[in-house]
Amino acid sequence: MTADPSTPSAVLPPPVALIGPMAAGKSSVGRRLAKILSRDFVDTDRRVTAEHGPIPAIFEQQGEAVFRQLEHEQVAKSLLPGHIVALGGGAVLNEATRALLADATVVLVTVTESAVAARIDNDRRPLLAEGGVSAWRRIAADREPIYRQLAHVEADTSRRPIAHIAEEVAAWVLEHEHRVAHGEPTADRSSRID
Ligand SMILES: Nc1ncnc2c1ncn2[C@@H]1O[C@H](COP(=O)(O)OP(=O)(O)OP(=O)(O)O)[C@@H](O)[C@H]1O
Ligand SMILES: O=C(O)C1=C[C@@H](O)[C@@H](O)[C@H](O)C1
Ligand SMILES: [Mg+2]
Repeated sequence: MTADPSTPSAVLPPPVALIGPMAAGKSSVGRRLAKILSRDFVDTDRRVTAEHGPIPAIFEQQGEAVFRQLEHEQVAKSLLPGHIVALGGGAVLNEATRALLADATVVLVTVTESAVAARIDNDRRPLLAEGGVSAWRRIAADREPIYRQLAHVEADTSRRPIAHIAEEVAAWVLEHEHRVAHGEPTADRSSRID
């Protein structure tokens, strides 16, 4: 039987989405993961910025709700079979975005509070502009149940270089896709890489 070239998505794996708190390493791990797996990479924060300008200006001039809608539009355009997509930290707050993630392999990228402190010094993220690490802690804790509900696996970036973490996530993704493709049971949602 020959493959039908008009339905390429039939042979491509589901999109891989990276979610998680601000500065956890979604973009860094995602970019590396895409290289390892030879897949296309999209960073939705970058797409929003490219189309609508800097994120702090969107928050300031139009408010968070408008940003969430613009972000959702970029997630919807990016979550395609065969793609690796790093979402913004708060993208999962949007119900329509959460619904899209039901068809993706979802990697929760995490970081400890002590490791994140150095990463959010002089931060450009509008939600951390005032409160620094304590704002990060509060926002991460508020969102944690949503992240956990959506994730198939968690990868923590606090202790090891991105390259190592991305290699392990890549191996996990290939194994997961193999199981799904063969109708085998997948690992439970508390799988962890760190
Ligand atoms: N394992 C790691 N070791 C050291 N630094 C790291 C590690 N992972 C990420 N970083 C650094 O942390 C910073 C934030 O990473 P990154 O931008 O990938 O996070 P993010 O989750 O995409 O954040 P955002 O909320 O902006 O989308 C970057 O400067 C990155 O180089
Ligand atoms: O966690 C958040 O709410 C955000 C995270 C960043 O990735 C950006 O999407 C923006 O700064 C908002
Ligand atoms: Mg990012």
